[in-house]
Amino acid sequence: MKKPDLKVVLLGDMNVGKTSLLHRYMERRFQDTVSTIGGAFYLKQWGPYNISIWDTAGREQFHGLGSMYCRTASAVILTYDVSNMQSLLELEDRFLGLTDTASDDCIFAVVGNKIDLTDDYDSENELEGERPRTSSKIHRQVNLEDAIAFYKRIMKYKMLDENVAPAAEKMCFETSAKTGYNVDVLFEGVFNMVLPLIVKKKASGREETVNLAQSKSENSKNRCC
Ligand SMILES: Nc1nc2c(ncn2[C@@H]2O[C@H](COP(=O)(O)OP(=O)(O)OP(=O)(O)O)[C@@H](O)[C@H]2O)c(=O)[nH]1
Ligand SMILES: [Mg+2]
Repeated sequence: MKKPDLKVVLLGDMNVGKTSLLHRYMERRFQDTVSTIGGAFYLKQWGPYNISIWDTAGREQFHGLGSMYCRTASAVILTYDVSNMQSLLELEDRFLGLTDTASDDCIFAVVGNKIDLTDDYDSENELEGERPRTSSKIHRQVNLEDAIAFYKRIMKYKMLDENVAPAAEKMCFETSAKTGYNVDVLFEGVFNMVLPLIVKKKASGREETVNLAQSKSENSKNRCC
């Protein structure tokens, strides 16, 4: 198996739908899940590149593993449930700190899942995505504005210049793993944003191999004379 060129990590509280989002995107279906233990990854071929997408466990008992999964990550998808304000608050309280081990140029997406459950889903989005077949609707607890405000606090926490970092409006998504709404838009939007990072890494990687070759010949030059 070819070594992944980049790593994308899904973080978020238990039950927000991280595994379901990955199933929907990678296997094109919404299926029963069990609570994730530790972490698991999928490999996604994206153009000539390989991207590993890591699904992590939201349960408290696996919390410590999060920073390990985030190590060298180029993108972190911070996921909450739009019907559960606490799941957004957890992202800031419990998960954001785990991303300290990610790459310096890591990008962040904030994703509100389970939009199909909310009573405003149909009206706003009926022309896009598949319409849900849920009968009982609940009132959303988290608005997109709350996610945008949280994204801006991430930029502050990372000491990134808001004018340089990707705009909050571009990096906050509302999805439904159940209907598939916005799931491809999310993952492919993130892949396209990390692509330049792959090119940059490879270019710098190429310099290293050239340097190594040069230094070797220099060494042998040094050794022989
Ligand atoms: N209605 C609805 N239910 C969803 C959606 N996404 C996930 N679920 C349900 O929410 C529950 C939890 O989904 P998971 O994907 O296992 O959640 P998770 O974030 O991976 O949870 P952990 O692995 O414990 O961290 C399951 O019953 C899913 O079927 C969605 O978009 N809409
Ligand atoms: Mg899971």
